[in-house]
Amino acid sequence: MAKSPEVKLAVFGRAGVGKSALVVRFLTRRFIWEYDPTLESTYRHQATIDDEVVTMEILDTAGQEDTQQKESHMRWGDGFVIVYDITDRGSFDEVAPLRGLLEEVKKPKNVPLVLVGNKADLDHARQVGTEEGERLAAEMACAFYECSACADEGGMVAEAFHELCRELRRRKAVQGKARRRSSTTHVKQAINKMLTKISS
Ligand SMILES: Nc1nc2c(ncn2[C@@H]2O[C@H](COP(=O)(O)OP(=O)(O)OP(=O)(O)O)[C@@H](O)[C@H]2O)c(=O)[nH]1
Repeated sequence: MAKSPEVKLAVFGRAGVGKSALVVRFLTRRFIWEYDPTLESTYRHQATIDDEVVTMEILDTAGQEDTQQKESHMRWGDGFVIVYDITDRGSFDEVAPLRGLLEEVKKPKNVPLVLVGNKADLDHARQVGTEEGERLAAEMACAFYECSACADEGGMVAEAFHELCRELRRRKAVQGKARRRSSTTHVKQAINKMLTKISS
């Protein structure tokens, strides 16, 4: 049986936006109220996404980590979830700098990314409009999900992680095609060189 693709996903965002709660909701479909804010944790998880089994390693970073730790976690990851809290404009303002750091650390540009606006259950305390999240996601050319780790009726949390895995799969397919195209070109060039030698 073909080995399932393995992807490393890292979750970033300001302290308190709900990174741990989102990861636990995705892994266990449960919501747990309190976590150790200084704790970074890595989890392994398998999911079937569009009939393909995908093995994920998910890194739930601690919001308080310094830039050096962020950079090392960014080097580790293949795909990224950036989370903000819809009731905390400061956490939304931190998304663009986080993405900028990602682009600096991971060359080439346009890193596989999903933007999540969490705590949608707290609409009465909302500070960031849905359309602002949609606009920022369009600027970053990534998928956008407003959800709630606390009340995840529609399974949007899982959908956000699955869509990131789909994006990684799409990138891999494009890279594979490019590699095949370039190796075919090299073979053609070698054959032409050989035929030129024989005919001369
Ligand atoms: N109402 C509501 N509260 C949430 C939601 N997600 C997380 N919380 C609460 O927000 C607080 C922070 O959640 P965490 O998951 O610890 O946030 P974090 O981003 O991991 O925080 P750090 O570990 O400090 O980076 C906790 O009190 C959670 O119970 C949500 O969707 N709705």
